Amino acid sequence: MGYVKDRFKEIADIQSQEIKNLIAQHGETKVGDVTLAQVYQGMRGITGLVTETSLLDSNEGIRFRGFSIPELRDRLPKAEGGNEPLPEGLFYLMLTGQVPTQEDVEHISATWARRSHVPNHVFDVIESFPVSSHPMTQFCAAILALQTESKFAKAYEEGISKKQYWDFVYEDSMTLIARLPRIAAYIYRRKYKNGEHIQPDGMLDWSANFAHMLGFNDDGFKELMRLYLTIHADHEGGNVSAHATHLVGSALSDPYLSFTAGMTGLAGPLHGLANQEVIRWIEELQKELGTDRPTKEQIAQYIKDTLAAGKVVPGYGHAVLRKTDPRFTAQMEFAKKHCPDDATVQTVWNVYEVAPAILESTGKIKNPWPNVDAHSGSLLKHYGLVEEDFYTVLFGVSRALGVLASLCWDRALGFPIERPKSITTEWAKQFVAKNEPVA
Ligand SMILES: CC(=O)SCCNC(=O)CCNC(=O)[C@H](O)C(C)(C)COP(=O)(O)OP(=O)(O)OC[C@H]1O[C@@H](n2cnc3c(N)ncnc32)[C@H](O)[C@@H]1OP(=O)(O)O
Ligand SMILES: O=C([O-])CC(=O)C(=O)O
Repeated sequence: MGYVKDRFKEIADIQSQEIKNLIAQHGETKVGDVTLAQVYQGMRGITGLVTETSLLDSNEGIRFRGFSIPELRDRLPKAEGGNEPLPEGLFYLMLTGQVPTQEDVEHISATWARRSHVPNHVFDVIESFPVSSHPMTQFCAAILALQTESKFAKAYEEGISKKQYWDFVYEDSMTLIARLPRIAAYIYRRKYKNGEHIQPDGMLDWSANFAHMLGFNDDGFKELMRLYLTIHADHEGGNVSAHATHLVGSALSDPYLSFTAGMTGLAGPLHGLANQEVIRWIEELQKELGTDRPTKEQIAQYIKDTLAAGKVVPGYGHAVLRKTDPRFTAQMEFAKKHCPDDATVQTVWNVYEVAPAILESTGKIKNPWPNVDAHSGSLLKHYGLVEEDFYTVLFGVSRALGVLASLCWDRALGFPIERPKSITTEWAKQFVAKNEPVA
């Protein structure tokens, strides 16, 4: 895996010097003010992190190293005969900031295939769970079990220089990414396919091999996997899974420990688990009305009922985005090409037509538009991956690419332990009393 790693280090060294200069010359420059409301309300809008791999614009959506999703679909290398980008290429782009060649991508595919062997004790840990346990619980436990393989943890214990951290974190990240599809597929086949496991095929690209191990050999599904694993990979640094991985990594917990933290966050229904919730919500709607093609009027009523019951409409809203998520649009385009008549896909599109106006009319939801999770389940279901409890595991396999590329950057740039200041409400009351003039 020499040359990608060497290229990354060269680029990171240049960036590291630039950051040192930036801090030396402009370290006192203010990037924002913090209000008490922000402190209490999820730190929304506070700039407090550096994440090199991607940047989110609230109206335009995500850009990976400056490239939008349509640009990535155009410019990243494809599999032979395929039209969707290979996630290997996105990983290369996030890591180096450079658009990879076909050869770069093949090199990464081959490296991940070579490192994909999962030690038996990880399967034993999965097997120790009741089959009924949620796939995300099994996934998190399996990643933690894999921590026995951490080269970073071992090297740290033996005593390495700070300057070497990035090297071991890089190696652990590559190995972990290589093994995740096998672990995820094992959980899937164990839970839903009577434990009839499928061995990896080292000749396939990362996504196609994952599809193969899950038991889906349709070319359309492989294409969907390439798109899915690309668009879910990263969403700048403040989202729960990226931030948790970065935070835990800042204590020099190794990539396995750090990524487990990210995945336990992704398993929350306001974050990654929302893709499961969307399909459940649609299926309940279809069941309640006794049709798989509810009308827009029926959907509108169902949305109002959901809100009246004090629940969220899954797949809608976002902490940062204020327009339709381009990841939703990319999946919509894929569906228009591959499965425009699918009943669940059409229901997703009908929800998109009626939901924003209803959500907007509440006057409190800041973003009435769909996010990535509003569409993904309907596509998976179309190809026969109907077990919605599993969807967040797919999301997690993809998210590894972004958060682990970022973790390599964190260590290459020598970022310190993260430790913001917290306050008590008593402190806030006294601060306000001292600082605000009495009217
Ligand atoms: C990959 C991802 O993580 S994308 C997000 C996936 N999550 C979902 O789709 C779940 C549904 N959506 C939500 O719960 C929210 O929109 C979130 C969690 C994504 C963002 O939360 P916030 O930034 O706090 O949203 P916002 O500032 O608009 O919230 C204001 C109010 O609107 C509510 N609201 C926001 N979105 C929705 C929604 N889809 N349905 C109903 N109510 C909503 C909030 O719960 C909050 O209500 P409250 O004042 O009674 O507590
Ligand atoms: O950005 C966020 O907060 C949530 C999100 O869409 C993601 O992590 O993909």
